[in-house]
Amino acid sequence: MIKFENINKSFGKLEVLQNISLNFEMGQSIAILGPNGSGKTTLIKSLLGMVIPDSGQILFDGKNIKNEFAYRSEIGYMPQIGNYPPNLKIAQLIDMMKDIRKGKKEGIIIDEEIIALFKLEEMYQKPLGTLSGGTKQKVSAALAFLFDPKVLILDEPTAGLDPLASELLKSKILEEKRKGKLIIITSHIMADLEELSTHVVYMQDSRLRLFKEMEALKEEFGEDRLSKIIAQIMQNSKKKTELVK
Ligand SMILES: Nc1ncnc2c1ncn2[C@@H]1O[C@H](COP(=O)(O)OP(=O)(O)OP(=O)(O)O)[C@@H](O)[C@H]1O
Repeated sequence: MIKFENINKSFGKLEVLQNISLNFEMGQSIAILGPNGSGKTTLIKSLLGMVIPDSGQILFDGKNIKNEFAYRSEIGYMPQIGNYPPNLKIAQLIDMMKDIRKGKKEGIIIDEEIIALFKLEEMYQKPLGTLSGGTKQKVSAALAFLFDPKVLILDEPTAGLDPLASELLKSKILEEKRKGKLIIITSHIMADLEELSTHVVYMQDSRLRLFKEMEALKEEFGEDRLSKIIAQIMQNSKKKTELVK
């Protein structure tokens, strides 16, 4: 469904993605993890066309995404930090998104479950610039799920949410997973990833270090907790790097 083929990306002299190849299928729920600055967000942004790789290609449903836009309507994206026009009210933003979509396609499905779960209607008349970080996250989540996309890309979805909101969002993600959607999540909260994911991608120093099914990973390490497995992988990579030095 989504294929990264030998993706390379540098910002100036900094190599952020080095020869990344990955293949994701519908029904999978992919946890992308790795230390700060390892290239996770850049990988996601390259899939969304927000970052253009220097070389390699990305296929969505078998089609190269280069210079393509239509595929993006199949993706719901929740960014790490939502940047919205500060004077726009929540209601106006949501109506605007609906209007843009309606103009493009007949019979689209609108999923407002998140809006209801987070009781966003009560805050509909608040300008986006005045919202707390967590409420902005809730708006971002509402937009990501709004058009019932078949692929969901969630960049640190629960960061900044209170425990109740975090649980509500996770149950929604699990509901979408059960429908057979492809879900891609980055997070530093291992317990969340363990709960939500079927596969693990581990990146370090701009490279893909591991792509494995969660269960296979647990079996290989003889360990049930993802946090312990990742700590071991990080330690091993560090030792290897020190040996090279
Ligand atoms: N537009 C840009 N211009 C220059 N450097 C960038 C740009 N975007 C990202 N970088 C750099 O690329 C590296 C990878 O960043 P990225 O945001 O992909 O990491 P990440 O794995 O998502 O990190 P985190 O866990 O902190 O969110 C970082 O060193 C970052 O400073």
